[in-house]
Amino acid sequence: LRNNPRYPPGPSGYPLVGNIFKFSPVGPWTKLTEYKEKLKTDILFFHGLGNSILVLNSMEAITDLLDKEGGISSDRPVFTVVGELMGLGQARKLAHTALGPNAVKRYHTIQEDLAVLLCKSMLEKPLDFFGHVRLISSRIVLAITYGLSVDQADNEYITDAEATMDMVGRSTRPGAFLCDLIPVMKYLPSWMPFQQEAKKGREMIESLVTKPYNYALQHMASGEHPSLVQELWDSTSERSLGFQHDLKWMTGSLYGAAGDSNYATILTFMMAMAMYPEKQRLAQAEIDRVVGSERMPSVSDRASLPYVNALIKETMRWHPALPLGIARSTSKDTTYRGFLIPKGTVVLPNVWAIAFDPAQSNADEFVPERFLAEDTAPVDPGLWAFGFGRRICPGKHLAENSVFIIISSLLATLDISLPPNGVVNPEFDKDHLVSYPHDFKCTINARSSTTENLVQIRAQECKV
Ligand code: HEM
Repeated sequence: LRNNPRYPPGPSGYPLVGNIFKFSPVGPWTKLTEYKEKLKTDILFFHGLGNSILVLNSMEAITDLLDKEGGISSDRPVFTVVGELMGLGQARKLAHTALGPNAVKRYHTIQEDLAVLLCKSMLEKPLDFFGHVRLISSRIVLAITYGLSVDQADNEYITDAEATMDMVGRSTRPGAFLCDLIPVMKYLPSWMPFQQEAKKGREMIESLVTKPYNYALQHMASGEHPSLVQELWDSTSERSLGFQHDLKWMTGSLYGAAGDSNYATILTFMMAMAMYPEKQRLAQAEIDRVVGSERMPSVSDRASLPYVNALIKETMRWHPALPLGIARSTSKDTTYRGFLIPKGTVVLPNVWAIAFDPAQSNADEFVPERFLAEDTAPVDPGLWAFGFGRRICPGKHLAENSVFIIISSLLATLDISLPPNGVVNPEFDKDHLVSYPHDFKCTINARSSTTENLVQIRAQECKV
């Protein structure tokens, strides 16, 4: 097969350079979804100059290659800049155990407290809602991972992380790795700044993972700031340099990976609420019925709020935070449906194609009810938004609880509506790995004086 390869289908290319340049580096997910219809195939192959990319455009192809064939498709491409941050290395198992479905129960209170503080900030400074969402997304993971309590969006832990993750997001977006992949490009003069950026990027990442880790180590003795770092440190007496290195980078990866997708999901929810007030009212009515107005929602209400859950699924479907997941690469040659997939192929699960399956009517509209329809419900984003197989997101359970408690607390206490000019344009970033809403405005008010009082009183009880 190698001598006479039959590659999976893809757009037509040119002699020598193949079709790799047909892979658009900016916001490629919609184009890749169009190819699915145009070429009538759910697997697309791009190749040229010794490199190859395989795009998986259906749940079936994704499950076959990233789950069942996980033994050969669970590497990540080597990102020149990001290196170790995109993987958990030896410590992956540790991360999955530490953040498993039962283990995350002990974080409910932190998540509930931080959701209340978010509502309070929204009421006090509604115009700064982007900053508030940014702050809570970082706060949850900093508190849990490092026992670090920060209360300002301009705290250095948050601003450093933002600058670093902006760089990481650009360096790992689909297409950015073309310059990693096509070695000759690195020698072209236009790539020179990239080389300098790579060095600076590595320094930023080193500092991102080291600073909060050292904080956690320094505060362990006092016992006042329990953290994941401390728990894993205490779990063994064999603390070799290798163990310490893995622990530092594993927790750093959690810190790096956690904030952006949460940020994107909550902002997408707020945008949808401003645009679809009637859906907001239905979710609020359910919360009023089930939770009442005497208390804030808690994580344990999750199973009793079917409409709110459908609304969260629709948020994740309407605009997936990671439209192309996080790239994988194959560790050896393999065949799929009779086609050769060469070793080192970058594999991209295009979950956008699942979210926008043509079988769904009005896929551009925000309709939570589609997830309540028994026969025609789309595939649950819980099955595709967090990745697949052995590289599935270790933060999934924590993240699902965070997203639930933030969204239900906001719904319970605030009305989100259109800005004074009456317009929200649903526009999203296409230039990073995580795709979040572009700057937009909305109006935020307390639902009533009762909900306002509830937030103020409950905020005084917060221990974070
Ligand atoms: C709404 C929130 C989130 C979404 C949508 C999300 C989604 C994803 C996806 C799609 C992947 C790639 C999985 C694959 O290759 O199959 C991933 C990986 C990862 N996520 Fe998340 N994630 C979220 C929140 C979090 C949180 C809260 C944490 C940490 C506490 C986290 C930590 C990680 C790490 C460390 C990886 C890399 C795993 C590996 O390479 O083995 N994520 N996430």
